[in-house]
Amino acid sequence: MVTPTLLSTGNGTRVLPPPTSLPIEGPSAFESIPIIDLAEEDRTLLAEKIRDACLRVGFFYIKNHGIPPATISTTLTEAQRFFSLPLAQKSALDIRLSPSYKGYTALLTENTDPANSGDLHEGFDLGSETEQGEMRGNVWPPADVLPGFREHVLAYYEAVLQLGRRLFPLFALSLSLPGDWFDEKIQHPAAIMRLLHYPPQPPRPSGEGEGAGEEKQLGIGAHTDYECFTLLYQDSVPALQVLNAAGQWVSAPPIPGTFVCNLGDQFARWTNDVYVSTVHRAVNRSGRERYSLPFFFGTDYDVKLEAMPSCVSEDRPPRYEVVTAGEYVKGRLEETYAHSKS
Ligand SMILES: O=C(O)CCC(=O)C(=O)O
Ligand SMILES: [Fe+2]
Repeated sequence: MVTPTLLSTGNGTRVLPPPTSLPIEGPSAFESIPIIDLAEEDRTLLAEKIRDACLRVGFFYIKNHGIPPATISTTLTEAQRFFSLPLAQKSALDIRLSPSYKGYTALLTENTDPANSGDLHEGFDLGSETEQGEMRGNVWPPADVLPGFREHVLAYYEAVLQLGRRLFPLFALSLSLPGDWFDEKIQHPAAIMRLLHYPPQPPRPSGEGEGAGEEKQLGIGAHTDYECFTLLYQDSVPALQVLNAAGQWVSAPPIPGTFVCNLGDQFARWTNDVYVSTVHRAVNRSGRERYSLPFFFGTDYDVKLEAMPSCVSEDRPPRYEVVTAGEYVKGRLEETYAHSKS
């Protein structure tokens, strides 16, 4: 656990010392995922806890996030309704028909880990109705087929977008930057959300416990996320696993009322690898259908991914070539869908 000494600015505000002034040990052999309580009133303490989670784990649960339970449960119900539609109706919205990567992904179409043969989940992707420039272009099932779907899903999208906007200042403070450091970079945030459905996978053959050998079939293959951070809501079915530095898969089971927040590769770039974008996967061996709602929050697409000043030092020169957020995300999306387009 990193416990930096707080610096005083003289006017009563406390700021954290820059991360580069601390020994940066990188990802750790964590055995559980920390919980961050957004009701914590001391913002410096909150930022310090977030910093610790981001340095060691790259994942944390968020409680007291303020999103009404009904907004979440309605969206999970809409996900169930959508995925219960006949395949032909879902396929009419096939993501491969969309230049902006919006719409339906059938089972085994996506391949998150190139070492795999396809993921055992189906998904529905959407973005903002008003932002995102060239990546705009949602597709929807006809309103008479799923009345209320679009409205409910967009209400959830807006609620999680607001939560993401609340987190950026905390991330900035956790990196010894002014709380408004990201403000100009998230004017038109290119946030993408997904509805995901993981059918139950067959149980392991008897004699093979969890952790025995490698999983052959995955709900979603081992990967890191592309954006700054992901806010994931999972229903009550466990499946998410996070890879620690010792090479062990640590489970991140659902904790009622919480979101899981994990850092993506854009954040690793912003922070010059000071914060970790941790590999994770999902394996649904519960015997039940699982639904989850990941929301990927990035900066505006025209923003350059440049290492933050507090994360660069003589000993830690910039590690990445500078690209824009849009170039980066589009490159990663193309890779993910390449196998099913050929
Ligand atoms: O469904 C989950 O638990 C994880 C989803 C995920 O990792 C993703 O969509 O990037
Ligand atoms: Fe992910």
